Amino acid sequence: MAGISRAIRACATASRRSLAAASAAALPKEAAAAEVRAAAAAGRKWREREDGRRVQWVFLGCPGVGKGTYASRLSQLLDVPHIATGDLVREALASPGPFSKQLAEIVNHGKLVSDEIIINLLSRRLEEGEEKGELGFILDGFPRTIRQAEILEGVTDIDLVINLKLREEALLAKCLGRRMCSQCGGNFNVASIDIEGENGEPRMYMPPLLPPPQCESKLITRADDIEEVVKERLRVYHDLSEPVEEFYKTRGKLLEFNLPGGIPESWPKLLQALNIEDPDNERSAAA
Ligand SMILES: Nc1ncnc2c1ncn2[C@@H]1O[C@H](COP(=O)(O)OP(=O)(O)O)[C@@H](O)[C@H]1O
Repeated sequence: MAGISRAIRACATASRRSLAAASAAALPKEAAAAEVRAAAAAGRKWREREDGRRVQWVFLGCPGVGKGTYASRLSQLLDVPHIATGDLVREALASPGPFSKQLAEIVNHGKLVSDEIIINLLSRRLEEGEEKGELGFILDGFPRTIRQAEILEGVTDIDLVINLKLREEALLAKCLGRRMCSQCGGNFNVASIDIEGENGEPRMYMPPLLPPPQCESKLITRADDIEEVVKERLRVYHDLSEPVEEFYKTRGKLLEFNLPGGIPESWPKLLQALNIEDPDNERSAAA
């Protein structure tokens, strides 16, 4: 993994030549999908690669779909860091100064920050990881534009891109129900989602993920999780980030996963789709 951070930075500032070269490596769509299926069917052991490097995965999906939750669980299981660019942005927002004011203006209106800013934040995070000896990663929230995807593709090998999908009706409620404990940093969700089955789709029930009593009085809501801003983020996702799904589909890296419900129902099915055995499946599904 050494050098990815520097390469990303260099690539972002350099001309777009290497980006075009990366796009030329696209596979035909059908071969691509078959390849992802074959990798999963072969029961590939994600933890063990001959070169010692660990997984380099990406999570895609609309705001509220649960990328953070599942990426974080998988990162623990696969022993790689979960790197969420949204968290990097929020850390930058929390530090005083004109830069954070400029960021807040963008983020709190549901817009994307510039590719340059996000690449700077991500390169810095990857550099720190390289110094600590990190051997892989699960990215969450990056890439979010075709340009970001081209830059990433030009500098390293992404093994797999998991595209989480959830019924549109549930997304807004999930974002509005999101809470974080200001003390321990735990993530919770107070929304109870119960969508009637219709048009051949089954009923969908997602129970709330409530905080333990010691966190109850310390819950905070993200400034960008208000209805107007969430709707704008969903719109921006459809416009700028959905094309990234297609980008990876044509390269044979996209695994689509429709979340069937809440964590207890979805987590074991996701592991199954990825051919990963959870040594402690029952306990972690209920947590
Ligand atoms: N890759 C990225 N490119 C541009 N902006 C980003 C990126 N990742 C995060 N951000 C900014 O941080 C905000 C929060 O990101 P995130 O926590 O991933 O939110 P979401 O719940 O919408 O997926 C985004 O709305 C955007 O302003």
